[in-house]
Order: sequence, then C-alpha cells, then structure tokens
Amino acid sequence: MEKKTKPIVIGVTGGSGSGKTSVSQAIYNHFPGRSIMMLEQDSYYKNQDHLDFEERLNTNYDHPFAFDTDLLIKHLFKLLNYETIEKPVYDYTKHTRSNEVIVQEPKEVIILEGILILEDPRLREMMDIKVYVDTDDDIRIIRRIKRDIEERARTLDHVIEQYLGVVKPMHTQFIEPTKKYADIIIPEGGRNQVAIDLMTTKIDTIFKKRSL
Ligand SMILES: Nc1ncnc2c1ncn2[C@@H]1O[C@H](COP(=O)(O)OP(=O)(O)O)[C@@H](O)[C@H]1O
Ligand SMILES: O=c1ccn([C@@H]2O[C@H](COP(=O)(O)O)[C@@H](O)[C@H]2O)c(=O)[nH]1
Repeated sequence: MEKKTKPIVIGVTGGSGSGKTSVSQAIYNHFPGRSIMMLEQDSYYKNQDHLDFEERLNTNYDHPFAFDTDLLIKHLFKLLNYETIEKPVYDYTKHTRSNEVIVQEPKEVIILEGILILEDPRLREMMDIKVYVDTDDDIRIIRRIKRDIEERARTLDHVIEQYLGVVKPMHTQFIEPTKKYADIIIPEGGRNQVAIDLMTTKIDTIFKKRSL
C-alpha cells in the first residue's frame, strides 16, 4: 500500500533577537494563499495565571521548563495527521496565556519557530529540515532592547537585568548547543536573502512534488 504523505515540518531556531521570526515570516510570505503555516513555540509558554505579576516577571522564560512542550507536541502530531488545532495565544505584556485561541487548520508545510525547538529530541524527531539562525550576541541584545521596549512594554533596566541574569546564560547552556542539530545555519537572520531564496526554492519543490 502506498504510504500517505504527511505535512513537512521546517524548524527555525536561533537565539532571542537572531531574526528567526523575520526569516520564518519571509519564507511564509513568499507563498501567499498556499498550504503553509507558522507555529510559534512562544505560543506554548506555560499559563501563569496562578502567579502574581511580580512572580511572572521573575520566571525564567529561557529554560526548557518554561514551555508546555507536551501540548506543542500534541498539536504538532494533530497537524501531521491533518487535524485542526486550537493554538494558544501568549500575552507578553501580562506574561501569561490570553483567553483567546487561534483555530489553525492543517497545512502541507509547517514552519515551527522558537528558541528551544531543537532542544527537545521529540521535537527534533518530528522535523524534516532544521535551520539555525546565527547572529552575533551584540546584535541580538541591541535588537532585543529595542523590541522589548517598543513592543513588549519593558523598561531598559528590566531588559538588561533579564538579559544578563537569564537570557545570556540560558542561551549558552541550552540554545547555542542545539546548533549542532541544524541542517542549515543562516548567518545574520532577517536580511539574508540568499538563504531565504534557498529555503523557498526547496519548499517550491515540495509543493510541485505534491502537485500543489
Ligand atoms: N537583519 C536584520 N536587520 C535589522 N533588524 C532586524 C533584522 N532581522 C530582524 N531584525 C529586527 O530585530 C528584531 C528581532 O527580530 P526577530 O525576527 O523578531 O528575531 P527573533 O524571532 O529571533 O527574536 C525585530 O524587531 C526585527 O525587526
Ligand atoms: O513572558 C515572557 C515570555 C518570553 N520572554 C522572552 O522572549 C524570548 C523569546 O522570544 P524571541 O522572539 O525569540 O526573542 C525569550 O528569550 C524570553 O526571555 C519574556 O521576556 N517574557
């Protein structure tokens, strides 16, 4: 009996501020109206409704324990089985899940993006292509300061304290070491058009093979 095809999972990882969201968006935007979707690991940060705001501020968001990885894996399995999921929505300003969910229909190509997606062997096992966006630490912190103040309602002092206390050491301990699992390493994220073209060409081939 012919083996049924399953959706393709492309994992895109890298440190905070490396440009992995920009790379993933650029790939996704190349295929308007096609069977492709984004799945952000950030959506699977654990619910923290039981903690007060001060405690949430002190959570280590760069440790694998911060994520509800079981739920992410469950949803990924459903998508690979062509089932619809209800994706959680994370609110960075409140440091917890919002009450909303996004109904996400299955697609042929899934771009899974996040800082620690290559850290869990179960997730690695589910990916067909693994990409690591490799950007210097100084560039990443500059981007993070700008983004966290403008978009995530943080103060400069908080961003610096969090970076030195948690983000940097967790990056060294958990994120950087996952580079060895990558099939492709993209230097300097967002604007590496050559790398984005290579990825979109590969996805085009997948669509053609599936007559999509
Ligand atoms: N190549 C780039 N040059 C300049 N700014 C960039 C570049 N790539 C991303 N950015 C900016 O840096 C910030 C972080 O990028 P993002 O793609 O969200 O990174 P990540 O998802 O890895 O945290 C965003 O504000 C984004 O617009
Ligand atoms: O409530 C939260 C949740 C996450 N963070 C930080 O976000 C980054 C991951 O997002 P990127 O888009 O990859 O930067 C992670 O480093 C956490 O520290 C947070 O500050 N608060």
